[in-house]
Amino acid sequence: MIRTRGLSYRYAEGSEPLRFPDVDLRQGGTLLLRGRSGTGKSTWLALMAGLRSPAGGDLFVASTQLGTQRGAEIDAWRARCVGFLPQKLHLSSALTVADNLALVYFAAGQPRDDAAIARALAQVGVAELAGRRPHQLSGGQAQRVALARAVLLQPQILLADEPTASLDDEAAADALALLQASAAACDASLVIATHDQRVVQALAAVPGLQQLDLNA
Ligand SMILES: Nc1ncnc2c1ncn2[C@@H]1O[C@H](COP(=O)(O)OP(=O)(O)OP(=O)(O)O)[C@@H](O)[C@H]1O
Repeated sequence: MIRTRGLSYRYAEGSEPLRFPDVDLRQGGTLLLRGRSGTGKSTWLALMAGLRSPAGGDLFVASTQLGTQRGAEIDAWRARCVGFLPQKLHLSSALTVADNLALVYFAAGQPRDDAAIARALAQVGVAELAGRRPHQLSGGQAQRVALARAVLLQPQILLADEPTASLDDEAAADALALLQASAAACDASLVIATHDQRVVQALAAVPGLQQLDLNA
């Protein structure tokens, strides 16, 4: 779940804050986050992931009120509760695909589970790529690996930042379907930030779809 009230964020002391409309997203629900470039989509996602702290307002994510926790505490919470598919995938080039996923256990303070890593890769159709390094993957394969990493610990929230940018129509439809299936498999709430009309149209069919439009 996500619940925000009067949420704002300020990049620099004394600057005009970004202000965000209130949101109530139930567990398992889908939220479409819309807005032109620069309206604050990535900032809003970073707030939900506890990567940035609000300047004002109340923010509850996965039943936790965010904003007061310290570094290590928020890092462990994020590793357990939030799956994040960022625009830049941040796969470590020095590590194999499987080892990139294993970093999730390190961040969460949990023992590595190789069977779960293999299952997560299989779920997104890239089981055979476990031993490769990121530079040996196509863009679409790398995104699948990042999605497997995001859902490895069965997060309560799955956040995706422009997941179809630079994909052709067929790959975009596949990526969207995979995101939805991955969220459904762990009953996670799914948030997709996009200005891709293909995604907006495809998600229009989702029952109970919620929208947060930052253009307003
Ligand atoms: N590190 C930063 N320091 C100062 N201002 C920033 C910083 N990052 C973003 N901003 C500003 O905050 C606003 C929101 O940026 P944000 O990246 O969240 O928008 P966005 O909707 O995700 O854009 P895009 O679709 O282009 O990725 C913009 O005006 C941007 O210039």
